[in-house]
Parts: sequence; C-alpha cells; structure tokens
Amino acid sequence: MKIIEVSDYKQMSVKASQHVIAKIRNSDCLTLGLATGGTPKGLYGELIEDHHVNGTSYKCVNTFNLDEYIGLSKEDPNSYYQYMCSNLFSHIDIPLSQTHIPSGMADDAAEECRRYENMIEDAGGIDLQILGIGENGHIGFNEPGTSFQSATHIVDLTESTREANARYFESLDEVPRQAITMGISSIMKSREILLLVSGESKREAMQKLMENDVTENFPASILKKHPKVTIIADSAALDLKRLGQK
Ligand SMILES: N[C@@H]1[C@@H](O)[C@H](O)[C@@H](COP(=O)(O)O)O[C@@H]1O
Repeated sequence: MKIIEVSDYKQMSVKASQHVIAKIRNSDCLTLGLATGGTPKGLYGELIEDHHVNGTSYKCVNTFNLDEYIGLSKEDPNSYYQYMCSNLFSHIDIPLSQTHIPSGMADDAAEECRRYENMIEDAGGIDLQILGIGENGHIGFNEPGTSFQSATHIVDLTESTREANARYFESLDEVPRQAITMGISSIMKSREILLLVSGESKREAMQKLMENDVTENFPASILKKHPKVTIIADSAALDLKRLGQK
C-alpha cells in the first residue's frame, strides 16, 4: 500500500482528482468504481470543476457504485442514486446509461445482487475503485465479520454505521437497516484501488489498518493483499509519529 499524506481535506480531494483525471485521459475507455459518503464529495467537486475548465470527458467512462440502501427508491433524496446525480453525474457529460448503482427497490434483492455482480464482470471489471472507510473499518457496506470471499450481497447495517450515516436523514429511525453492497471479493478484483481517508474520526481506523493483521473483523485490512492500493490521507487522519513512520 502506498500512502500519500496531504495537509487537509481539500488537498486530499485535489490529489485524488489528479489521479482519476490522469487515468481517464490515458485510457480509451475506463471503468470506475465509485463510493458515496462525505469523503469523496470533494473529489467529485474537483472532477466537475476540471470537466468545466479543462474539458475532461466522461463519454467513454463506465461507473459502478459500491452500494445502495435497500428500501430507498431512486427518487429518495437519501438514496445513493440521488447522491451520485447531485454530486457528480448531473454536472459532467457521462451518459446515465453508463452509470450503475444497485437497485434498492428490486423485488428480489438477492437476484439484484447476482445481476449487479455479473454486470461488473461483463463490463470487464473495474479499472479504478474509489473507496472511503467506515470508522469500524468497513468498506462499501461490508461490516466487520463479512467474508473476504463475498460477492455483491445484502447486508444488515450495524447500529454504529446507521448512527454514523444518520446525519443525512431526519432521524435515526429513517436510516435503512439493510443495503446491497459489492462484496470484499468484488472490490478486491478491481485492478487498482484509491482509498481516501480524512479527519480525526478516521484516525483509529487508519491506525488499525496500518498495524493490524489481515482479519475479517476489520474489512479494510484485506487491502494489504491487493497489489495496487494508494491511500491518500490527510494529517488529521494520519498520526505518523505515533505509527513510527516519521
Ligand atoms: N457506504 C458508505 C461507505 O462507502 C463510506 O466509505 C462510509 C464512510 O463515510 P464517510 O465518507 O461519510 O465517512 O460510509 C458509508 O457507510
């Protein structure tokens, strides 16, 4: 894992956007894995600005999002579909038909998981996956204890994850209890991974990621086994002195 330390959230977003833009510009056709949450919002803002200023085009980019809440329709303001439209898709030239997010309203959620996993495979896999990390080490919505072999699947969200995400909802009661998420094996199949980590609330997770063994109790630890992971972390999330790296 290569770690790039940046001063703050803005610099993390700028650095990440440079990485993504270079990748888009250097490929004929790119498949991006996208994340939601507060962390990648700044990255998406930078991509939008670059699209307007420098004209980077997304006409040949395909996207697959990591996850979606079960029970929220595409129209729901808290769905990840809406998040992606308002934070990125509506502001760039990507055809919506090339963007993919699991459906949280499928009659048969298990079938939707299989369909989604197959779609990623049929598209030739993910070239670059953007990831954030939960305070408990979750990636996508893969909570501690998730099998490293897991493909796209249905998850019961932990109370701590529901509480962490409650800030986007009117109340904790409104936060869905389940989600569809790409599995750990789906994420690990990506050819490259870019993990973004910002803020003091992620410091403990970052420390565990650096120091702990690879264990299903801390899902992000699997990233140590991936051949091409770059972590861009700000100094609030990194405490390099404590980690003995400075
Ligand atoms: N499913 C998402 C994850 O993909 C994200 O990484 C995590 C951290 O969110 P934030 O970036 O807001 O801290 O939150 C959610 O649970």
